[in-house]
Amino acid sequence: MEKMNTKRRIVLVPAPGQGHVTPMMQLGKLLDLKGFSITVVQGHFNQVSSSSQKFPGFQIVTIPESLQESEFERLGPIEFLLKLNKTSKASFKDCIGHLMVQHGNDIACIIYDEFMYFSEAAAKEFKLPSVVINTSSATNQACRTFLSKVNAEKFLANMEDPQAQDKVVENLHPLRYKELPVSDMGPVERVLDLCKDVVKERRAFAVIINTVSCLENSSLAWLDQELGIPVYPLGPLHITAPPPSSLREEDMSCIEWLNKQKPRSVIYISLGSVLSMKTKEVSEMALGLCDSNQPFLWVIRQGSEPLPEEVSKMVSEKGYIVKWAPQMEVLAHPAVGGFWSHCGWNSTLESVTEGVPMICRPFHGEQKLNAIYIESVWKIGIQIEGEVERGVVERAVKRLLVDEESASMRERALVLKEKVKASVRNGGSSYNALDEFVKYLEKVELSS
Ligand SMILES: O=c1ccn([C@@H]2O[C@H](COP(=O)(O)OP(=O)(O)O[C@H]3O[C@H](CO)[C@@H](O)[C@H](O)[C@H]3O)[C@@H](O)[C@H]2O)c(=O)[nH]1
Repeated sequence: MEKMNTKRRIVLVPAPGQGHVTPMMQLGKLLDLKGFSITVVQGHFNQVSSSSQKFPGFQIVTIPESLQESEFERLGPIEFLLKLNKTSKASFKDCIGHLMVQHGNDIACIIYDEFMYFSEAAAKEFKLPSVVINTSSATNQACRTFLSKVNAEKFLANMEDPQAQDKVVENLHPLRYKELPVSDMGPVERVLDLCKDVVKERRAFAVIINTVSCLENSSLAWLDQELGIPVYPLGPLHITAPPPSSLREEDMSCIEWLNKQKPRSVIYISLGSVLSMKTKEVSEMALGLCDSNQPFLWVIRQGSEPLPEEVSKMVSEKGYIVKWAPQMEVLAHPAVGGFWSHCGWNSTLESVTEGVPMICRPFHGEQKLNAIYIESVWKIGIQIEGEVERGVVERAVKRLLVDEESASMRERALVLKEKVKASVRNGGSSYNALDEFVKYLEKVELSS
């Protein structure tokens, strides 16, 4: 690696949750390979230290948490984030102060998850460049930027008007107003407050997005124009660097079970690291899955509501249940033919990268955006809307794995897979974006 005279340490600030920690650590690995030293700042309930073996050489420091983990349950995600950002500024400034002393001021930049915008106060105080990473899609970032500018009163009034709701959002085709990611996470006013805070507090020099230009070309072009700072689509980060240790223990026995199944016959079901379903919906799903006669591998996380006994018995006869799966290995397994997903962005990228078509059952606004892209833009999946009921589940599984249309969906998924894999190879769009980002860091650092 060439020796440079510029500052080479980068401080990373991930947000809590596997879906946020994973891409941040992978970005760290990429920058490590480019010759930077990495410091990760974690909170107590955002422990990444279990990953230290996979990321040798990373310095991991813990700041005192200004909020207890139990507050997340009590406040809900939106209020939690708004409060966390108000209460974490001082401890993070202290932390950066110590790091500056420890590393002889050798810090090139702070890269923070867009929800950890308290980081800006320290960046400003110590005159350090900052860069934001968005771990969800470019389309979601575009929506948030759009929402940060709307008049809350007018927007709320429009939400009552079906005609206004059906209109396509200017320059964000195919999204309609009713699909903007504002619902389900908390009162709309507070979601808008968070969007405004995220954008208002931001003084970053650049934005990194865990996406690929072939997946979201138009949203990326929109962001380029709107943000007025460089936007770097570096994804999918999970194929450019190894995953950090899972925050939960992976049950590897499911791979042995998959080894015994026919090629492309299994439907894999996972709702990510945060969501839980109600018992009624899970029971209907279980019945529909059993009726479909396709084998299934189902992640039911610890702490989920228990299934009624007779359903549980049937499920364990026809499928395989784990508390946490090695998801990337599962999706790459030849026996897996489809993925029933909540459409978290990481799961979406992981499925696209393996060419696995999806059944989309999104919960939150941002997941709904991903579902729209999967179903209507890339056309590699189907969405289940409304009540989950056993007949609907059975039909969806058959459409995805058995019916005629499954072949064309799979074909499109395989074409997309190749494009995405090419993007991280020498000369591909994400490969080039990373090179540009590194050059940019060196330039910004020299001029700051
Ligand atoms: O049994 C499992 C289940 C999940 N995973 C991994 O956990 C991650 C889950 O990430 P994601 O699919 O993005 O879901 P969430 O954990 O729900 O992620 C949150 O963060 C994402 C990125 O910002 C958002 O897109 C989501 O809506 C939000 O809920 C993925 O890397 C999976 O591979 C496993 O390894 N094993």
